[in-house]
Amino acid sequence: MFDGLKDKLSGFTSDVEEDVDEEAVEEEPAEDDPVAADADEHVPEGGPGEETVEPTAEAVASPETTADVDTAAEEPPGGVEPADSSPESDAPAEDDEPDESEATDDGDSRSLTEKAKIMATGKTVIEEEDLQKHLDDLELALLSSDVEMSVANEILAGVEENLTGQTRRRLSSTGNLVRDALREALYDVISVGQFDFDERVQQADSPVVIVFTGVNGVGKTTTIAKMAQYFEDRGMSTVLANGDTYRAGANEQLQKHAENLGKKIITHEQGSDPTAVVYDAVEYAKANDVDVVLGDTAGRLHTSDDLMAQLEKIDRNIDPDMTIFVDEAVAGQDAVNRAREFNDAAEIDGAVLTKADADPQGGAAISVAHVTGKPILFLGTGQDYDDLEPFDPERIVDSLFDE
Ligand SMILES: Nc1nc2c(ncn2[C@@H]2O[C@H](COP(=O)(O)OP(=O)(O)OP(=O)(O)O)[C@@H](O)[C@H]2O)c(=O)[nH]1
Repeated sequence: MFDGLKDKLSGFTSDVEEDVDEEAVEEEPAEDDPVAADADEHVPEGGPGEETVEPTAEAVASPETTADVDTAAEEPPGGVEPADSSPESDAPAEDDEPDESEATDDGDSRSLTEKAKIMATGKTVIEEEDLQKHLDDLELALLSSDVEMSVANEILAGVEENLTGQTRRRLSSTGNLVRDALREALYDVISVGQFDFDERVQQADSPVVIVFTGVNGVGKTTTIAKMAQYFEDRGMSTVLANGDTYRAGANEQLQKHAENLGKKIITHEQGSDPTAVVYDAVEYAKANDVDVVLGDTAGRLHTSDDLMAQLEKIDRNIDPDMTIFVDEAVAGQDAVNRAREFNDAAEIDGAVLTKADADPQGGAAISVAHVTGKPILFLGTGQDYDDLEPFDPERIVDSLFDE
């Protein structure tokens, strides 16, 4: 999932790392610099340990922890001045001595002396001009992965803000610094509007009514069936309602899933009022103690006015607890545009992206929340009923940086 994007992000971090580290080597101190000499002496056989400052889940999730990490970057422990403000302070403190047990395994081919000098000088600062060409490459990479333009710009601004003028943390590799900055920028755009779906369902009065909207052909019907399975797994009963009375064959399609799952389905004949179908399903749920009503609606109608009229009527008469937009991750930019259109026409509460398992790009997964202001709640990850994963921004960002 999203392997193409993952490769591009990894290309960005290694390109920046390579450039900045090269500069650090070029800026190495003069031969007789006592600091560098000192650093050379401290290099053990196993190489300098690079204490990586991998962001924990909390660090990515929480601005406070992130701030701590940044502060740590500027004020090394022990009250030592920032690395570039005083040459003396660059010398590794006694307890900063590289430790063989922490030997890096980053596959870096530079000599140990070079690495030590980079660490000892602590000079490397990622300046805006150094970054710019890499940011241009990153922008291209994001756009070619179908990340929406405004979202790509937001990510670039985040990375730039997080990196520009950063002093190299003496014991952290540039790669980690860049990865952290990118992770944080990505997390910020994809976590927009997140709420706890299960909690919202628990807090709603029974029966909980969830209406699904989105164009035909994207896996909306399958997603409704997967949601029935999701609730079943959590001990909650469901009734399905086919409010897509517009499309021939829609009843049969949902009926088949209902049979497979042993669920009750409410249908009316083609052309009838979708609100009436969902209303009947709610009545059925009340009479039979069913926990959740899952209502399909017609996909794209003739105009967005029709769409809005349909959903407004359901809203007025039934007041669903959630309206969820469904589209396919593989549609990339088209899915992002449709999410925006549907949200403009009739406000959604969140989105499900299907076929994420078949999407190497990840552009829709990264863009939809930021563009609509509503969270992605689930990803469809296959054709089986249990191929539905709650969307966890932290996990998604982590997976984009898995080695
Ligand atoms: N690989 C994969 N296939 C999926 C996923 N979700 C749905 N599909 C497949 O996509 C095809 C279309 O799904 P349906 O739910 O029938 O979609 P549809 O007929 O377009 O239905 P509507 O969207 O309701 O109009 C089916 O073969 C599904 O099995 C998913 O998350 N991953």
